[in-house]
Amino acid sequence: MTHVDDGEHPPPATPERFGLRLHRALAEHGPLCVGIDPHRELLDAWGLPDSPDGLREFCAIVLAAATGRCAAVKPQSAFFERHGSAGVAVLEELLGQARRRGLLTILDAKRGDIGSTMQGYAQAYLGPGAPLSADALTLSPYLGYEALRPAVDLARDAGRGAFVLVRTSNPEAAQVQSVGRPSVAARVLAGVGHDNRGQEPCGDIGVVVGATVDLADEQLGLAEALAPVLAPGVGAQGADEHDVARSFAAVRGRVLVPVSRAVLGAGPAGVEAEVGRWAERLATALGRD
Ligand SMILES: O=C(O)c1cc(=O)[nH]c(=O)n1[C@@H]1O[C@H](COP(=O)(O)O)[C@@H](O)[C@H]1O
Repeated sequence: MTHVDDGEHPPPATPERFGLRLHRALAEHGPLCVGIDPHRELLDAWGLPDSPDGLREFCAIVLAAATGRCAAVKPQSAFFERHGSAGVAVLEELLGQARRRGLLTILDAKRGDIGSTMQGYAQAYLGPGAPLSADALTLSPYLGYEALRPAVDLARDAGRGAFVLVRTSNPEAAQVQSVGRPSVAARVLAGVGHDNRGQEPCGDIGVVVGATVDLADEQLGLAEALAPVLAPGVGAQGADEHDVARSFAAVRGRVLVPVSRAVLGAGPAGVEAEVGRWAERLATALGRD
């Protein structure tokens, strides 16, 4: 639709790129991203009911602990979907509240499909004004990187981003992702790098590369792809801040480290201090810019 400049209604401002917003948040707060994964045992350990009300209370405490102490939060959609539409409503509230508190939101739903269905997921999670819209969405490229095109394009038009699975933190990942020369992971990374061309210092399309992965074997050109890197696996999955510093030295300033169980395990009384401790540990290990 062509915009008619009538002097009263200015044209809609072009949204600032996600990569730039993320880069600024990382410079200000360091690499910690608090993972919001309210699984049943955790709610129980927090003394909360395994219900939408329990979720809501959990999210309120975690958001208060994260605000001003980290760059982003990453809610895991599965733990909200478990509770049906009432749980999804809590996720919707959480995304809005996090945004209003100045936290970037990365919705972890690992979507990936074809054509009009991928377009539907993109509109649901990245569309401006969509109830479940986040700043970025995790995407699974196993129907082909190009199948993600509707999400990549909508994210960029809307000032949002995506994190595409490249080499995940789980032990089974190598069965698929490390196969071939160049590997599947390297081919996905090449697609991301192509989409980030010219987007110095940080592209809008990120990659997921586990902090548990021995990158010496993987031959991934992370620095050239300009991709922000979501590096899970710290804490409960065995990696620590020194692994992150060693593996991602070449992309310092673009690394976001989601920590979920290791932070949330501190319980409602300890979570705020634990967020602060992990923020400090990671910022110190990776060095401040
Ligand atoms: O996309 C992710 O965040 C993700 C990718 C990956 O390679 N490994 C991984 O554990 N995750 C997510 O990170 C969360 C687990 O974080 P921890 O509790 O810190 O281990 C879950 O929500 C996982 O889905």
